[in-house]
Amino acid sequence: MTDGSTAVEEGPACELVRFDSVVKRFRTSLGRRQTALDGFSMTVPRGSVVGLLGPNGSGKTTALKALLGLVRTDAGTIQAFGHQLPAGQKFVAPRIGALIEGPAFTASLSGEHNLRLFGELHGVGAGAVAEVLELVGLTHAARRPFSGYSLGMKQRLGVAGALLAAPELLVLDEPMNGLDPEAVRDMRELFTRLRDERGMTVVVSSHILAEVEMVCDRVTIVRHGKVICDAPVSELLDRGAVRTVVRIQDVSAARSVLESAGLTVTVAAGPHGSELHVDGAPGRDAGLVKLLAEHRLYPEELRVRQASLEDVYITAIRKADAAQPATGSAADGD
Ligand SMILES: Nc1ncnc2c1ncn2[C@@H]1O[C@H](COP(=O)(O)OP(=O)(O)OP(=O)(O)O)[C@@H](O)[C@H]1O
Repeated sequence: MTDGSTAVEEGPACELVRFDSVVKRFRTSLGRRQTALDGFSMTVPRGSVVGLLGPNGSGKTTALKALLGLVRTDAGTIQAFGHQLPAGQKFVAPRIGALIEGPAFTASLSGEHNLRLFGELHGVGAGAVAEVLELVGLTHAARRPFSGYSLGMKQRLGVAGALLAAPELLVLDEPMNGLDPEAVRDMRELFTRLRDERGMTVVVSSHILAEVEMVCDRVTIVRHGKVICDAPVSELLDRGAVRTVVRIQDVSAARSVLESAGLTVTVAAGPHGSELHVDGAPGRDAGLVKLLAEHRLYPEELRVRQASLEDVYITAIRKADAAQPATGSAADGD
């Protein structure tokens, strides 16, 4: 490649983005150092929808901003489209559409007018505006002022803005935040269409795990700036295998018995009140019953169900917490 950026060898054909051991430290207003990314490594395969998951403050937005050249990293490498960043940012930027921390539009102008202004910055005209409005399902509201849009419509207009320059990679920070279930479903269907009909790659940070499970091909789970899981969703769900659901009178006593035995237990609402979800493989059930019976606890029902992405996520976070207890949000002090 002769584009002038450094280290421009193409990565594997299927890999669009690679973060390798990236470190980012902020200095807070109180003068403390805050490690937002702490050896963050992640890959984004071309033509996939990738979910970036993690608790609040775990570093998701910082990672996305680093990819977009909005924050300067302290160590590690980021490659996108075969270019090393930040040197190759100018080659990469036109290929990425992004929506980070909400859309910035003028309230009094219509959705269409806002996009036209936005389009002028990117050198695209009315045709492209009409096309993206159609893509996000806002053609009917194109002439209405932005101030009258629902939250879902505002988010979709933001995504339309990110799509204006026909990017190959779409980067969205919590685009489903605050949306009602129908708007969330519309957003999910949009991602699927963009991937399937346009071959686009989408990276989306989200806390809505059920949606991520439905739409994402791959997830990266980050905790305290470190990636604790980076794998295809299908693999994670297979690996998560099954959970045993225990219905029992004394939920809290049963929970402490099972947790004392080293099992990962979650309390969840079931059709007959609270129940316990226990990580584990089938065949363990007899062991569970025996363990509980030793403490005079007798389940009313025991059933096995497939683990969800939420189960996998909670287990991964708990394992990471057990291995390395939280130290606040990786604040280093001085
Ligand atoms: N500009 C900044 N100055 C100081 N600290 C920052 C700055 N930006 C982020 N941080 C800190 O870095 C850590 C990671 O923040 P980040 O916004 O990347 O997390 P997140 O995973 O996106 O969180 P959320 O899910 O709440 O959006 C947090 O502790 C945050 O307070």
